[in-house]
Amino acid sequence: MNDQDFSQMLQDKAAILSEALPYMRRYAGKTFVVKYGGHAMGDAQIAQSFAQDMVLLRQVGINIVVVHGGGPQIGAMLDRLKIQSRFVDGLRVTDAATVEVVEMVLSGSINKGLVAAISHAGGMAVGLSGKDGGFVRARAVRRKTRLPGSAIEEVLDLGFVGEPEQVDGAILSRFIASGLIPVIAPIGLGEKGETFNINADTMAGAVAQALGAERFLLLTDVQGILDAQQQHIPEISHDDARALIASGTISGGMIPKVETCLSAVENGVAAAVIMNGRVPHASLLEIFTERGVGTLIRAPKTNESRVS
Ligand SMILES: Nc1ncnc2c1ncn2[C@@H]1O[C@H](COP(=O)(O)OP(=O)(O)O)[C@@H](O)[C@H]1O
Ligand SMILES: CC(=O)N[C@@H](CCC(=O)OP(=O)(O)O)C(=O)O
Repeated sequence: MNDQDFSQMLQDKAAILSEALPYMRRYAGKTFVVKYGGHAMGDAQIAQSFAQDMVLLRQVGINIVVVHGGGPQIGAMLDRLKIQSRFVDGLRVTDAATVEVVEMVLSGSINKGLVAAISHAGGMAVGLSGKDGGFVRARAVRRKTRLPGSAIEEVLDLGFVGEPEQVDGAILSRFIASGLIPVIAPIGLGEKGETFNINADTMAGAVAQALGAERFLLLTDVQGILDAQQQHIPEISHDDARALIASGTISGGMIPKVETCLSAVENGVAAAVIMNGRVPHASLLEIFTERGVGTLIRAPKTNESRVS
């Protein structure tokens, strides 16, 4: 590198630093829960940029907790093993054979892969599922459905699909205090020692609530919430989000995501952001720039904005 290139590089770095510095100061010591969805994982380069972002955020003093998904990866493994699976309301109906595969993929390959990526990027991560230290106690999800043309309600058996009943944030706080980044697989422990498969958005929302997180970031494969004209919405009110669900503009997997965000910000989380995790360094762009990149959902009655 010649002197001119070196000087340009220093100027570029100084410019980035001066833009990011107010946010670093603002968020130092605060807790961010980052949900890393299976669709956001993309290729090895994106996974590496995600890990680098988590390490950098930790290094500037932000407490990072990662909760990952892995829906597409579970689907691929079930296909290889010729086990059929289906979804009800975005939840994978999970029998005994399926829950074995779910745990293997989530707690085994994805969890350890992320821990290794963070370690490779220079950070220290510890991989956990809700079973470790029994920190996520779960119960079976019950869903009711009305038979067509009838008033009779039927309870659907989703098998080992769980929802968090109790999350012990103190265990996570101990890891955070030791400088570690907890990386959590969405598996819960039942009362009788059963393994429960928990939707990763739901798990991440429960963890964000238990920690009273400053930010809850949900990394997926779209820019954020899109309106009826497929335009990106930078920030949305609770009423508008509910109206878009009612009108069907928000559909499929985006419904539980938005509902999880609304519930999190109504229960102690300062703000949630749905964003595209496939953009390199998406988390840094969201946190350290004035515009941000995703769709922001704030807690009711706060004046907080992305701008410090
Ligand atoms: N209004 C909307 N805005 C953005 N995405 C939407 C909307 N409605 C439905 N979606 C769908 O939701 C998907 C994200 O949910 P999902 O596939 O469950 O994500 P993940 O696997 O990351 O949890 C998007 O890829 C998109 O197809
Ligand atoms: C009950 C249920 O549906 N669990 C999910 C858990 C993984 C997940 O939620 O992963 P994403 O965030 O990548 O979608 C599943 O089995 O696919």
